[in-house]
Amino acid sequence: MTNSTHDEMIVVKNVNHQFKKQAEDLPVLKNINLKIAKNEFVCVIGPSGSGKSTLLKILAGYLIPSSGSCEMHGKKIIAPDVTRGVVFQSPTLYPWLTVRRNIEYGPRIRKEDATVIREKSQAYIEKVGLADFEESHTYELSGGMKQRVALARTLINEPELILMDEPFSALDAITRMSMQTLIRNLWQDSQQTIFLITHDIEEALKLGTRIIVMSKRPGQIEVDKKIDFSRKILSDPSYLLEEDQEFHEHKIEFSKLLSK
Ligand SMILES: Nc1ncnc2c1ncn2[C@@H]1O[C@H](COP(=O)(O)OP(=O)(O)OP(=O)(O)O)[C@@H](O)[C@H]1O
Repeated sequence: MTNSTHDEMIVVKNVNHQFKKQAEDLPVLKNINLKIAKNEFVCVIGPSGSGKSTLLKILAGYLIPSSGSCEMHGKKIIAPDVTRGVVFQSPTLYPWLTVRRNIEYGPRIRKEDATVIREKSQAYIEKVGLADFEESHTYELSGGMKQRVALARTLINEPELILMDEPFSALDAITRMSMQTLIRNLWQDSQQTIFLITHDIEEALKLGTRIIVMSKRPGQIEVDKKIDFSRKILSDPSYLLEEDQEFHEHKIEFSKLLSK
């Protein structure tokens, strides 16, 4: 039986999670209830140790919650699969493979048609701005370019949900801004659904259609708010968020919550 409707891609119900720590239970997530619809861009912020990555790993299928359930299109998530792509802070690329081969890795493993793989990899290489670097090895690339490869490697699998764990936090400010623009455009162009963890309130405000704030461990959902600054930026690339009163009010509100 399924309780989810067509627009509820993800349904997390009464999820609790604890890890074992020296024979004791360490409660990490408490009573998480969450629904994510197609094309939402959910940004998650919260104190360190509030269980954000644990929640992402449960959504990815890397971890099974201690209690409660997590479903995608009404089907329990019990293992990772290609419908959910994960991008981590430090991309784990294969240094012995070229950019193109790194990106083609998933479809090649699945033995998809070679011509289709080549067409898709070329399209994603261009989308993430890596044209002319496809035959480079990943050790020759900057941090931002490596993260572009990681993103293309995820996108080529055409996941329905992209899970990103602080994907830009190791990048310098300028590279980070260009990666934010890239992900915002990809989200809009491909009607993607994204769940992104960040420590940066501004990043969450600039990208998300919704912000979730986790409380201190054991993490609970403290605030779940819809926002729309990303759409404002998309409809007017010269839009200056810094001059938007509402943006500042949200920034203060979330800063206060995180410094509690
Ligand atoms: N595999 C594990 N075994 C034991 N404890 C773990 C494990 N993974 C995470 N923890 C603990 O669970 C808590 C939550 O970790 P998690 O990484 O989910 O938090 P987070 O909110 O993502 O933190 P940060 O913002 O610092 O990345 C932390 O106290 C962490 O030490």
